[in-house]
Amino acid sequence: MCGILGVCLTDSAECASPLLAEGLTVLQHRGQDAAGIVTCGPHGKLYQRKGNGMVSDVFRDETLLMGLLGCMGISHVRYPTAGSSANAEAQPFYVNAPYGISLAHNGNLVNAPTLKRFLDAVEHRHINTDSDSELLLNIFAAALQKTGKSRTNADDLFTACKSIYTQCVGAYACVAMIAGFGIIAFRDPHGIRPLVYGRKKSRTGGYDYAFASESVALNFLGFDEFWDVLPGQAVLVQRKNQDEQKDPIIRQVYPALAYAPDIFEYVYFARPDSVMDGINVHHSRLAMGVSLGKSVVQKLESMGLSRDDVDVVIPVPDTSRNSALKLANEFGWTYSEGFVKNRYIFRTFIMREQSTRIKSVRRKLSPMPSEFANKNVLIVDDSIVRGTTSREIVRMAREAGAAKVYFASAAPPVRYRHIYGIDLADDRELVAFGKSEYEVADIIEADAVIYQSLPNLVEACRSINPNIKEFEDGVFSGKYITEVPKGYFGHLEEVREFNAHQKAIGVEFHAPDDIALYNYRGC
Ligand SMILES: O=P(O)(O)OC[C@H]1O[C@H](OP(=O)(O)OP(=O)(O)O)[C@H](O)[C@@H]1O
Ligand SMILES: NC(=O)CC[C@H](N)C(=O)O
Ligand SMILES: [Mg+2]
Repeated sequence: MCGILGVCLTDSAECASPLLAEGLTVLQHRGQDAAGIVTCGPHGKLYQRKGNGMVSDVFRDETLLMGLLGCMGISHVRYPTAGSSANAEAQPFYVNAPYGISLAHNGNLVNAPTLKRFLDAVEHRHINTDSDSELLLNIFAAALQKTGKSRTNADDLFTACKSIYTQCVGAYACVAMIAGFGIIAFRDPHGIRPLVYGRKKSRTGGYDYAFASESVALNFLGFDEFWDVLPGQAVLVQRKNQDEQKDPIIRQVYPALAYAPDIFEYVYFARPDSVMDGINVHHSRLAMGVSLGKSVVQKLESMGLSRDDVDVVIPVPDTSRNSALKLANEFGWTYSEGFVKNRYIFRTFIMREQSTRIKSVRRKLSPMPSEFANKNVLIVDDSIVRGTTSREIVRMAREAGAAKVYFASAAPPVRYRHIYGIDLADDRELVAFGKSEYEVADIIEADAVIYQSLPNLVEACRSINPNIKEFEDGVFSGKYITEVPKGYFGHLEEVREFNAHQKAIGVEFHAPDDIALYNYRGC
């Protein structure tokens, strides 16, 4: 899951890069592999810096931002889905023709092989990486190129945008910057991936605009009014002349299909202080805690036990905290932050290597024996995916002296691949793949596992905004909201094997640490 941002300031004397970098740090939880910023300065000149690493690695000091000139720009944090994690796939991507376009994408296209063939055979476009985002950008650029005009305009941009909707299948929330002209942001026809835009009064009058994957980034940057970009909608913010900005143009470029945001955003990905599609993420997690609590009580009863057989509820920090606290309060259980989190270890689920993930769980979380010794503990996590965290957690709880360890998940069993932006390409990696809850309990060595049901999860989110009738929930149901071309899963496997081979022979990750247009490396 990546994070994207776009900023267009009215005052051409102002610099967008500090906002783009600050905003990325707020979206860091969405991608820890790569970060990048492209800005547009005087005379439409672009400045770029991107590469593998956290935001604080790629933009180590302020001097690296000072070279990114201009009052307009876009930025990205990457959690790779397609392709590899090579530096060359760090975003934003850039094409010089037509008009100089940079693009940042959150999501994943499931018809990437078809698009690649089309761009090669029909449009004669050179694709330099295995990234689906580069394909999406080139589909847009090829459509714009067809206008044959030396300068673009709003209508042409919306028309070119439509060709993305007609050709690309999958999930996409994007910001694209056209040098010297403006930023266009758009979201796939189901609204699978999130995207908001906001405005704030500029110092010189008029409004500054920004786009972001999550509202928390806009709040942080002072963009206090914000709206969702709706499914199939594109929003264009144009710079006209210096110090003059037009109102944004909002256009339904493609008919909205079933509005179905990815439910995994509410379960795990998004920050709790974000609001997505009218759903306050924190509130949705509280509601998940209440319904999970009911399932726990039922499970205890089915085991011939009662509520009193649980001594303490312990969350797995960070994401499950909101649900766990609510669950404990609602059902009268003692709540304890029995695991202390090392704040210098980042999200483990989105790390690339399984061996790193396992090591990181132990480094990240340490149990306080006083909270576990001789107690029956109910550990609450937001989800059990590969089981990496849960198995280690259960072992740590027992090492700390727990008598019984029950494990509750605020999400249903993850049994299917995630194909819209989360790196879950192989269902054999999923601990619940083809397994019952009893088998999962055995594998993670818990005395019992209690899952949230899918209807209850959906209801928890809908209780916050009933207008969202459907969610993309393929990881739980195996039913995906878009068509999935035949052979796509085979393609994913080939890409994975190829990347593993490249890595084994030491080809991957050896690109220089920076691949800038102007090769800006700071001092
Ligand atoms: O079953 P697994 O494959 O281990 O994946 C599930 C775990 O991974 C995530 O935690 P993560 O450490 O990534 O992030 P968090 O600190 O936001 O909870 C998630 O919150 C679960 O704890
Ligand atoms: N997680 C994402 O949104 C990734 C975007 C894009 N598919 C990439 O691999 O870079
Ligand atoms: Mg976690």
